[in-house]
Amino acid sequence: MTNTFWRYSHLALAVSSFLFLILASITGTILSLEPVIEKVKPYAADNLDEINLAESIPALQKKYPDITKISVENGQFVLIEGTDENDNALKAYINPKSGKMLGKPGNKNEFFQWVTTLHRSLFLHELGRVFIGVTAFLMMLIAISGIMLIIKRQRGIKRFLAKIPNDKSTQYYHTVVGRLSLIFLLLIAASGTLLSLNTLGIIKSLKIGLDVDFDKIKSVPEKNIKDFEVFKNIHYSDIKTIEFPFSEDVEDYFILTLNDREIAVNQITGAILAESKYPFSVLVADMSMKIHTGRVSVIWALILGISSLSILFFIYSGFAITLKRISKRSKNKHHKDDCTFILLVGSENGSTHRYAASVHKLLLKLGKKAYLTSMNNYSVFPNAEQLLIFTSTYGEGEAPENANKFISLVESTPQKESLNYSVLGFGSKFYPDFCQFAFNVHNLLSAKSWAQPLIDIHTVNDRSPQDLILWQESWSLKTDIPFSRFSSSVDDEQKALSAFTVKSNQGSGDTILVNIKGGLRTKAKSGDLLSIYPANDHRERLYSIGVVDKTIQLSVKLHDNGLGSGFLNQLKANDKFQARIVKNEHFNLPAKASKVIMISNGTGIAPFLGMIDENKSKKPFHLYCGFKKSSSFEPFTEYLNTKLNQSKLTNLNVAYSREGKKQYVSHLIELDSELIAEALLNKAVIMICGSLSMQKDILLILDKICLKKTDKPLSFYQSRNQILMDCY
Ligand SMILES: Cc1cc2nc3c(=O)[nH]c(=O)nc-3n(C[C@H](O)[C@H](O)[C@H](O)COP(=O)(O)O)c2cc1C
Repeated sequence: MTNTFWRYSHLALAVSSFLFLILASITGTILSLEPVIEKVKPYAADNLDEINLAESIPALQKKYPDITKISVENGQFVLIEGTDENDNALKAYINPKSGKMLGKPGNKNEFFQWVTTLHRSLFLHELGRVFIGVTAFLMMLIAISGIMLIIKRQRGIKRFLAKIPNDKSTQYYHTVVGRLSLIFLLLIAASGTLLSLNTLGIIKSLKIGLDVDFDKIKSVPEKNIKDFEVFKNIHYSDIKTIEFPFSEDVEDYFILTLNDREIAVNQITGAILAESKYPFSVLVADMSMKIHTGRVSVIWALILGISSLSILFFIYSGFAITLKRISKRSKNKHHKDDCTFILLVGSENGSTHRYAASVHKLLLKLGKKAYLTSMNNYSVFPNAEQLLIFTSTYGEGEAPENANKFISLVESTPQKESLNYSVLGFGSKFYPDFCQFAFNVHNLLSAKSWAQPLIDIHTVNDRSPQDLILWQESWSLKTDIPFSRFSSSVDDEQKALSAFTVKSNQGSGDTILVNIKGGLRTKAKSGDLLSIYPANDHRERLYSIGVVDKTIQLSVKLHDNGLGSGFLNQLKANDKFQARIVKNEHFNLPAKASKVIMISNGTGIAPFLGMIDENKSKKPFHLYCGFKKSSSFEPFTEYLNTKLNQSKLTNLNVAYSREGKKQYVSHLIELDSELIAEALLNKAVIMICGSLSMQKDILLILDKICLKKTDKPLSFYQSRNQILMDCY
């Protein structure tokens, strides 16, 4: 059954019973103290499981000649009744071994009696018992649905106690405390339900009386009580009551009410005259009573008390989680049909929604027509120019609840006009399917002719502000919409620039290769980004870099009137300019990959040049790159041939789109589909760098290869960091 089913059941049950649950929780907690308080009373007898009747009864009879009854209360108090040596009525707690009197029973504590009645029947007699019975039953269902939710969340019963990442959210504490107490709460609720069914007479648990055959009662061989075999084997811990024979007549006998049966014992011979085992229903009712009242032990009573108290925490935190979920339903200022920016959110617990809402607010503040809604409300957006998708991932790489119909909706409802999209995935690397649903969405849209990626998919691990900043910067760059100080959760880093010196700057066709060096403190890795502000204003431009021999290499395509490329193009050797390195850890060379397959087009080759040089251990590195013409590839030929000779590069495949076979790099991938599939199965990493349109083609082909040859979708590998992308 789905998460949604369990979640709604859990919530509906809690809502329908929370007032009674609050009452049951408070009274239950108070009542759990009763056995604890009793335990500290001085008349509790110890080691009842070591004292048998054969040794105890003769000693007691010596001290108290006329005993009528002995009862063991709550498994710890031995109450003797009869008359004492002065013919006075005797009713006292004793030590059953020595016979020493420990105390006299007093009146029951009135407060506990009052709370007990409130707990059992709300002072409403039969009707109250029904209410309490129903509450106990609902609590049982709440506990079961809670356990199911935890099993789903933990991906299986075996991982029930596995670590949960602490994001300090109310949900985290709700789940963690739940894990500790749900089993106990289930026991409390189930035993309470059974007790209610019993008291309401719905379950009948009748004891069958003793059937003594008086004709067969014998008075020989006469034995001393200390030699009664049956008494030797019965300890006080097994006993509820012992009724003593009324007279010395052989037809009067001992009646022992034990935990699991009743027996009649001949007072002269010690023979068992009759035995009646309790039916299962009586044993269950008895066990329920022990479990529910905590009378079995003080530790159990304390566990019950703490568990009862935790119900209050669950009610508080459960409603806080629900309110948070409800509060994320924001109102829109504009109708969806009028909006150019459509923000679609997949969020289960609200954090993704809060971020999307702050982007929405920013867009509205800037006078943009923006519309924010759940991914499940996807429809045709006639005026949309941009689809911004913010989504978390749940389950085993699945959609959050308000996005679970998105994929089928997109399949059935194409947009009428072409639009740009960008996907920002929220997730946690704690889970094996990191942001898998976001990757699914990105791949799905990549395959739609009406959807063009505006920027590459970005992911946010554990709400990392750095990850958010990376997305913001990329998105701002493409839209010219500044993200200044719009969200309290995101620090606007002080962007400290430092000086870089140009070592060389060569042009080849529409591409320039710029080699630069930073200061001593510059730390850069291939795959990181170089950020420049060409006009000394807010406009930032980012370039993927390769690092060879501590020299930073930029490969930049020249655009007519391009702000960044124009600026870099006019730089000459020894010129200095201000820039900064932006860490791009998700696109650095993965240290553990068994094999690396690099796919690029145009200037996307830049980071790979550095990574190939980094391949000191000569792992299999395959490079697939696409260029328009052989002249565009020319500047890299010599370098790559050297790396082939040094075995730092295993294999080089180049496609030219305007020459020879007129191939794209995607064709080369299609041709090597066998190698690609095998590599992925063997935990290789595929890195893609270049244009977003190339990425779109490659993702389609890779998805086909993965499904056909590995039986898994591409997103399976994406979420396991086997597909790394940095496209623009
Ligand atoms: C039960 C559960 C399952 C999750 N499963 C995944 C997962 O498979 N992959 C992932 O990247 N993150 C997973 N996460 C992490 C969430 O996606 C992440 O915390 C996200 O920021 C939550 O966003 P939200 O508050 O908008 O729902 C899971 C979190 C929970 C509580």
